[in-house]
Amino acid sequence: MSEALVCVKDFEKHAFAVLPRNALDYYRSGAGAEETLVHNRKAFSKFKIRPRCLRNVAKRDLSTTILGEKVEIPIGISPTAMQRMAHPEGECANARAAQAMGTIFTLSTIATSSIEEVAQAAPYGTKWFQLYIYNDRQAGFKALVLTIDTPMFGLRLADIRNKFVLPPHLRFANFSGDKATGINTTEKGSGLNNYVNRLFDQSLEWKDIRWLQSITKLPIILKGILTAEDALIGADLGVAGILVSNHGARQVDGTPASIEALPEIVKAVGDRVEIYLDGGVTDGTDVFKALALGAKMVFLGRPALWGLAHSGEEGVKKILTILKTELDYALAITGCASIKDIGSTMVVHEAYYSRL
Ligand SMILES: Cc1cc2nc3c(=O)[nH]c(=O)nc-3n(C[C@H](O)[C@H](O)[C@H](O)COP(=O)(O)O)c2cc1C
Ligand SMILES: CCCCCCC(=O)C(=O)O
Repeated sequence: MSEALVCVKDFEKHAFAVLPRNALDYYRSGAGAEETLVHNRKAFSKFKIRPRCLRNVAKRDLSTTILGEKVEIPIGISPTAMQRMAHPEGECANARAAQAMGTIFTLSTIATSSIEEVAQAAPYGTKWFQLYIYNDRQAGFKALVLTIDTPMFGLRLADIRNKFVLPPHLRFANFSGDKATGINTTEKGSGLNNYVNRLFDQSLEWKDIRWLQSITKLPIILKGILTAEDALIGADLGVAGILVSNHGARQVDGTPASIEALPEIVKAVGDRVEIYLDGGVTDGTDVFKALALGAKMVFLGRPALWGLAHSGEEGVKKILTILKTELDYALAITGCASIKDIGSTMVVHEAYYSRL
């Protein structure tokens, strides 16, 4: 592929052309018939931007504050498992890119690089650790992102067809024994479903958030909330943040797009906890819309993997730079000099215009 890659879609196309089938299908796919996967992206276009004019945008600032810490852009990296299938430096390259861009990197529990390797690769960047709780309850990052939408692994048909196994030179770097290599199963179907459904704790309940709070002083972010009801329970428990997410449409097909779920959650708890969003973000205008609807920051799953597959750290930096530039254009042209100028009336559902 020789022509210049200038948007996230270009990097996606490149990744589709170069990644081996087992890895590409794992990264790409959503649950079931993948209706929500398509919808996650399409739903952004149901929201329209109402630009304002003549508001002096000569100097612009894309930085914001997350959990009390400055980040240069409101676009971070969501946890995605097994990044060394995309590039030999996997999570380390991704974390270095986030550090270089002044933003947050979230390391998955199911990483193919260890916590120590990532800490060493990006010592100055803000790093969060995503937590899956195993059924035997095991565990220098700044926050814990507890994923609460995965009592079981979603039915991802391509992985089942492929009988997914982790390439034999890779392992889950934060584990030993069967938990590190138990994915290389010869059982029928997807090794992913077999692994998760055997080892993840399906008995987790809200009371377990109290348990987690009792064993860590780190702020806790709940990842995978799609309803006001769950957001309220989380806020009442005193969590620091809520990541509105349908897990990249990978858990159960038929959920709303993350951007559709965002407004009810902001309405329910927006002044009590920080709210973030991931799912389908591929353009700076998506970031703008999510921020106007009440998210403090957005996170990227697949787009960072497409960057990694292209050229490791450089590729992820390119992805983040593209989105940063697109957001900067959106800010300038809508009359916003900074993130806090993105007002809640600047984005409306398209129904607003059919009512006129
Ligand atoms: C390949 C892949 C692996 C993922 N692994 C994890 C994981 O280990 N932990 C987790 O909480 N979420 C995981 N997710 C979900 C992402 O954190 C995120 O919610 C989702 O990818 C956002 O959607 P996007 O890919 O459209 O940006 C994964 C997603 C993908 C695509
Ligand atoms: C073999 C373990 C897979 C863990 C789950 C990773 C994940 O969340 C995903 O969406 O895939």
